[in-house]
Amino acid sequence: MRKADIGVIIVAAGRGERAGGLVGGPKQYRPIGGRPVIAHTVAAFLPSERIGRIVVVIHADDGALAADALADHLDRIEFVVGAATRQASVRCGLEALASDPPGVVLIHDAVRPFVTPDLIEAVALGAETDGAALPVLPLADTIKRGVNGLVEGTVDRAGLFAAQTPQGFRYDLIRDAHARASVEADATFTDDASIAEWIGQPVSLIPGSSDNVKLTLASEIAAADRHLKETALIDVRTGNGYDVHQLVPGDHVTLCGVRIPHDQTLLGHSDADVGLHALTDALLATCGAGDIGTHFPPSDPQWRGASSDRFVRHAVSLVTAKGGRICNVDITLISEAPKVAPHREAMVRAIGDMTGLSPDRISVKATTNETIGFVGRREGIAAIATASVVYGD
Ligand SMILES: Nc1ccn([C@@H]2O[C@H](COP(=O)(O)OP(=O)(O)OP(=O)(O)O)[C@@H](O)[C@H]2O)c(=O)n1
Ligand SMILES: C[C@](O)(CO)[C@H](O)COP(=O)(O)O
Repeated sequence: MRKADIGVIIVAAGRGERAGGLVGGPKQYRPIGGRPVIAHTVAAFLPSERIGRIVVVIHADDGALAADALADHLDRIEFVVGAATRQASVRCGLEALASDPPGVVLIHDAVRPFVTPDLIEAVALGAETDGAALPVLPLADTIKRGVNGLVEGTVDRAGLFAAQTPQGFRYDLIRDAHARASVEADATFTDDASIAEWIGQPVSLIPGSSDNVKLTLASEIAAADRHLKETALIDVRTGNGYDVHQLVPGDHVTLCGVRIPHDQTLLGHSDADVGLHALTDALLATCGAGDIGTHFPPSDPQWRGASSDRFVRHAVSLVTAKGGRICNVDITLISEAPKVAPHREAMVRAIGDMTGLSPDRISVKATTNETIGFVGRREGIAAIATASVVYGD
């Protein structure tokens, strides 16, 4: 099979009547573990290099919801409007792929967010080899047939399986089967393997996964949300920053928010506080918010002589707005003179004021450069900073 010769159709045009319909929004867009159901589903298909086009079939009313839920992946997916039944929605997806047909197509429910790359790979391989492949789980419960609230009989469960998605097919085969079924079949099919069976195509059974549940009821969506929250990794992020400024003759330097009398001064557009500049970059780095120059361009006259605590306060507000809680910050000043130790406590207090952190979460350290290099020659002062931030609820 050619690279990227697998197409994917994710059907998401249903109204989720059994999950309470549109109250709370269509179920495929409701959040589980902080992200819409469909965002989890689509993400599972992205890592495979063999997957080319991904068509997401949506309801005509859901354009804005879908674009918002999948905003991070708009360059990888195509939206197509679906139809009144799952079968008809799948057909819309199949027709969308016809302009550049893949060798194999995987058809998946948007509301099966726990599908794994391994299962996707196994189904693709099965479809490639056998023409049609279906992931299944053997039934574990005793199966009863019932009528009017009474058991009518017990069904022998040997050889019975529950069908999952993704279901994989050679593209031409399933496109033709769907086209025929749409005009010739009396019944509506609830999955695509049934349509392949209907045209007489053998469908091979692939071991499914008990995690790959379909979120049908509101209680199942709530359980999925609880499961993801219970098993979520803590989202701890680390950022680092580095800055250096030149020393010229003068009467003070400002380091970590503290003015220190000295026979030199740091040259810069703002107050040239290398410690706070490095700290600003470290904080911004924890949420991919660029660097200090992105927010306070040196070309902008309004920052001339600015007190650098403004930069730190701005970075703190961006981190907080993105749901971040700063755990600790650590700054190392690399300076031959002035000595930092006598001012360390004042620096910690100043940074505590800017960040809201208690002193035990703020570290300010200093080292000389052993008289070598530009720091050792007292031509400049450098600073390195690290920040740790926890993101999430
Ligand atoms: N006309 C339809 C109906 C269903 N689907 C999709 O097919 C999958 C099948 O799951 P199901 O639980 O049956 O979804 P709904 O049809 O939305 O649910 P319900 O039957 O409870 O209304 C879902 O991703 C659903 O969005 C679709 O694309 N188009
Ligand atoms: C396609 C499917 O998910 C396989 O189990 C299932 O058939 C869809 O079921 P529904 O009848 O649309 O709920």
